[in-house]
Amino acid sequence: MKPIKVGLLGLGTVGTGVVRIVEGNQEDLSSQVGSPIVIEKIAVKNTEKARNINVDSDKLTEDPWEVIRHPDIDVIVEVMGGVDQTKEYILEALERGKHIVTANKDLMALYGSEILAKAAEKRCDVYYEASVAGGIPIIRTLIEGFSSDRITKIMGIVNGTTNYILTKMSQEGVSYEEVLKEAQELGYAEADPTSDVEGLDAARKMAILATLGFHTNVELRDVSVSGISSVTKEDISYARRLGYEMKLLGIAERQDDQITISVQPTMVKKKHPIASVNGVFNAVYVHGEAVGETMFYGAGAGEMPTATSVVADLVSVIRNVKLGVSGLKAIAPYKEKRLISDEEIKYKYFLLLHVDDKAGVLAQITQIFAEYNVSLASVVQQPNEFNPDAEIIIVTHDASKANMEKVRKHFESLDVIRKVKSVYRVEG
Ligand SMILES: NC(=O)C1=CN([C@@H]2O[C@H](COP(=O)(O)OP(=O)(O)OC[C@H]3O[C@@H](n4cnc5c(N)ncnc54)[C@H](OP(=O)(O)O)[C@@H]3O)[C@@H](O)[C@H]2O)C=CC1
Ligand SMILES: N[C@@H](CC=O)C(=O)O
Ligand code: NA
Repeated sequence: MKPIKVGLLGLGTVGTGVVRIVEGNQEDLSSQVGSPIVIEKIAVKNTEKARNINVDSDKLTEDPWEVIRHPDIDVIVEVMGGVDQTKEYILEALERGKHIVTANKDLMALYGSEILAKAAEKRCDVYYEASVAGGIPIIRTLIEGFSSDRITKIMGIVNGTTNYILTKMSQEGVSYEEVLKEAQELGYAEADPTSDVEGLDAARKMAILATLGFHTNVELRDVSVSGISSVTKEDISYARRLGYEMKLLGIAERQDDQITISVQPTMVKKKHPIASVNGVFNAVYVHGEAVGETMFYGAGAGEMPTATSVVADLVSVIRNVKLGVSGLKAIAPYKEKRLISDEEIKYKYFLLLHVDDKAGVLAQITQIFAEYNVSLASVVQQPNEFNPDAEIIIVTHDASKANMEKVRKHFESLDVIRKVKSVYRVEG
């Protein structure tokens, strides 16, 4: 049987896992696809670097073009990262009729439509399961499993690094900086972890999921984003006392034919299944009109879980080649995009205010909520342990995002409010 030759771009955390699985599971894999799978050439930044896997040094190159232009390579597996230059490699590989497997959400969120269009033109496959929620087969699930339904909500913990950080801060009271360092050492964080902690990585993943779930072209700029860098141990402790867990949630919702997509630290009711997703684990909750509630859980990052998805994509690509159906699976978004305005988006909110401890303050606060038509579910005032202010903890009923922004601005201009300490979305 003629082997299928694969070119690998990158031999870092994920690339190493890919080599381990392709070599370690070769017998099973070749039985499933009907040919041996050979990793023919591997591009790395530095061929001299010490690696924790043995690869034939002849296979390594510092020139990705050598892999892309290699005449015998049928499939390119891109686990190198990067956006603009990487896009050039991918487009050229497609131009040459090579199929693509990538774990690169940055690339797919920014240039997915261009890459998929090129793939369709060239009758090539582009698979990108590992780009969202590492080891969870959520992209397949949205494309195939939900093709018959109309999805109303996709809610995800889709960044392992931040979930790891929030879990450790919550369960062990460890500081933010300490846990971030640990997540980097474990290979979960991006090369620049700012994109993890500021929510950009999750936003890119949510743009990919929402595009697939709502059949419309969701771009990164459509996702409203805030990260976890300002979440304190104090916020987490308040959340827990009130029966919530703090999670960085990506939420894509559809109301009739309008959608909204956001990523933000969110207080999730402890009884919601997504509240108990801890550590580097990810979960994606999907609600469909017909199916109701579903949830998919697993490791969202790390060498072997991510490589599992990459190699499963490789198997799909090779099967398609054998069946002669390459390039036929991509379904271009077919719905017009209509985003819900901030006036129409309604959530529950948690607010923590530090205020002067004197008569009439609470009355002023509730008056402002009333002015902007925000109804309150609970208000608790308590002395502040550390200074003479009082703390007021408020949970609202559903309130429009635009009105809550006006409330926050008004509070910030009020003398009796020393500080608007925190404002979080509440889910469940
Ligand atoms: N880590 C994870 O858990 C997950 C990662 N991903 C995505 O997978 C991709 C890879 O991530 P990860 O494995 O963590 O990244 P790493 O930084 O661990 O590895 C990157 C690899 O690419 C090589 N490389 C980087 N730039 C170049 C270049 N210009 N030319 C040639 N080789 C280059 C590096 O070479 P060298 O070894 O010589 O430095 C390294 O082998 C990224 O897109 C990431 O977002 C997706 C899901 C999970
Ligand atoms: N940095 C990412 C890696 C997977 O996409 C994460 O932490 O989830
Ligand atoms: Na996945």
